[in-house]
Amino acid sequence: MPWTLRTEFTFDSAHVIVGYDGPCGRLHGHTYKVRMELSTDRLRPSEHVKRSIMVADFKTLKWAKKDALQGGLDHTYLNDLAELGDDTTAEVLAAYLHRHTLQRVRADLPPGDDGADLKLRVTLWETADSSCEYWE
Ligand SMILES: Nc1nc2c(c(=O)[nH]1)N=C([C@H](O)[C@H](O)COP(=O)(O)OP(=O)(O)OP(=O)(O)O)CN2
Ligand SMILES: [Zn+2]
Repeated sequence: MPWTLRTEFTFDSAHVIVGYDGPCGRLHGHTYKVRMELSTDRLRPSEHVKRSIMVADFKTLKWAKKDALQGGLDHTYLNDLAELGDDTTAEVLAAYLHRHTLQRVRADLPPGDDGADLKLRVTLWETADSSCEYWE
């Protein structure tokens, strides 16, 4: 794939891994760091520019850093997210970020473009030395 768009951001959230027999089974928080890498073999228009000059808008890839009241994950309690429930591991959250980011990228595509060539890789750091990657 000739282009890979890459962006990184952080968000702060609290969580509990329910049933975890240790400190992570108690309420605590992380400054999560996320790296989004979106690859494609052709450029496209976006919501803000109608010429085919982008893989996707960086803003679209960074939706999760927004405040919870604006649809993001910043200052949320992750266990409140119905799709995660009590399974708020880095693995489950990375897959959630992948699914929701691709949905947003696809929502920006022009009519008739199924985005089949778009490949997304999400890397999520829970702490400085512990991370999880998710891609399909
Ligand atoms: N496979 C996973 N293991 C653990 C996860 C996870 O999401 N997936 N999460 C946790 C806890 O949420 C914990 O907050 C983070 O774990 P850890 O990297 O162990 O964090 P610490 O900095 O507290 O680790 P040290 O022991 O101080 O190095 C646990 N496991
Ligand atoms: Zn944790």
